[in-house]
Amino acid sequence: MTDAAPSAPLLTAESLSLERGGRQLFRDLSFVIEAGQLVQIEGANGAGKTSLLRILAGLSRYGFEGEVTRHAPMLYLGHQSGVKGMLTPRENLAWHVSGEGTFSRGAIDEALEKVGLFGYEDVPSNALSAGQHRRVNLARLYLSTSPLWLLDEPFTAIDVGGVAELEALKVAHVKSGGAIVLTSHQALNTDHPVHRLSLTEGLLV
Ligand SMILES: Nc1ncnc2c1ncn2[C@@H]1O[C@H](COP(=O)(O)OP(=O)(O)OP(=O)(O)O)[C@@H](O)[C@H]1O
Repeated sequence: MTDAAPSAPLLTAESLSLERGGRQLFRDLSFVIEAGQLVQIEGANGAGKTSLLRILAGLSRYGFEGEVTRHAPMLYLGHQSGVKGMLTPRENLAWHVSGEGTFSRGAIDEALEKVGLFGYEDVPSNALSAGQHRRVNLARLYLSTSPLWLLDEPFTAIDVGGVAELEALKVAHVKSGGAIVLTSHQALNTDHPVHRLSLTEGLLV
């Protein structure tokens, strides 16, 4: 997937500050995300986790102070679905991963199967449940060639079996030289060390 050596920096954040609606969400936040790290942004509802993740992904270009440098290709999955209802899961997935490379129909179907969508490949996505929409999005992770994953609440609407698979996939990704920064209100169920990213204290190792 990636040749990044453990401890190679994949993202550098320098002096990030953000104010929203007259409230300072974070101030002067600096950290480096390295290959091999699994990082969970922590904070209560409305604390600014999604806002920070979008800044790290380069999706918020204005309105904040500081600088983000990504040293490697990135995959960002927001918590809003992004799945087009008129397209089938196969079509949605093919469209979403087209920026990462050329994937055969077999590879697309295998990824859909891995997220439990076998038999749903050709169903219009507007006939799928919220959790199945989420799974179409998560199938992108199985095809990703990007070392840096930024995931906003990846477990939302996913059942217990799906969460366990996703945990295993994430650990495999970081062990093979990737890095993940995610938001989640759940504690991660993994033996792999999880670094906490506090909006007030920065990266806690
Ligand atoms: N586009 C926007 N314009 C103004 N304020 C916003 C905007 N987006 C978010 N906010 C505010 O910024 C604050 C942080 O929102 P954010 O979504 O980053 O929080 P969060 O920590 O991810 O919350 P949650 O855990 O509930 O998802 C909230 O108070 C929210 O109301």
